[in-house]
Amino acid sequence: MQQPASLMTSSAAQIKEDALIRPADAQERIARNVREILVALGEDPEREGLKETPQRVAKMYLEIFSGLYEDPQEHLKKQFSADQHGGAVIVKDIRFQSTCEHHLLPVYGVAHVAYLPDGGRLTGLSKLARLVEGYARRPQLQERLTDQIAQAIAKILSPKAVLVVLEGEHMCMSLRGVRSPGSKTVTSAALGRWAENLQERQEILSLMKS
Ligand SMILES: Nc1nc2c(ncn2[C@@H]2O[C@H](COP(=O)(O)OP(=O)(O)OP(=O)(O)O)[C@@H](O)[C@H]2O)c(=O)[nH]1
Ligand SMILES: [Zn+2]
Repeated sequence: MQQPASLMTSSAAQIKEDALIRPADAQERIARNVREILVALGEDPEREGLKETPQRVAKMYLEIFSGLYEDPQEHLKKQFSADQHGGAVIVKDIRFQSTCEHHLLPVYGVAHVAYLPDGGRLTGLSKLARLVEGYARRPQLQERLTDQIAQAIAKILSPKAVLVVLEGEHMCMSLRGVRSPGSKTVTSAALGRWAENLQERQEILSLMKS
């Protein structure tokens, strides 16, 4: 495949893929600081309802940010060939939950992921959903999440083309700030042939919407 070109960012920087090593005391440090937030709010962190909250929140953060400690590309490395299948593979409506890195509030949405295999090299369909999840479970920007998914497929499967479309609802726009519930943010990244060939890209987009 030729040098990929992104729809969204023509100079998409190489995204760092290394998984972090989780600090051994991560849960304790988070819990300590959540307790401090409760105190700063004027709450009594010792009252019954709040007593276990710092530990609960710490465990929750480690769960929703578990993608920081894995390399999601690994999922795509399990591959097989498929008797000369020459058409596109599209997995649409992959539900994802992420966290906006500006406010640490949830982002809910769906991802539509498509690629055009080269020489029949395929990965399992569930691996595409695992890829989305691995990158979603981090403090994220929707644009970065979109690019990371597309670039991982391009790098590991070497397909002829990739198209990723994400639709997300950001709680930081619904619950606070501008308070615009229901608004959706749509981002896309097209690589390889679908970055150049608008007609083919349009066909894949309509299959994603069908
Ligand atoms: N481009 C982009 N922006 C995001 C994403 N998630 C949250 N934001 C935006 O990040 C921006 C942060 O803006 P700031 O002005 O620094 O923060 P703020 O005062 O809390 O902004 P408001 O949300 O407008 O109240 C907001 O406009 C959010 O809507 C994302 O995934 N991509
Ligand atoms: Zn936000």
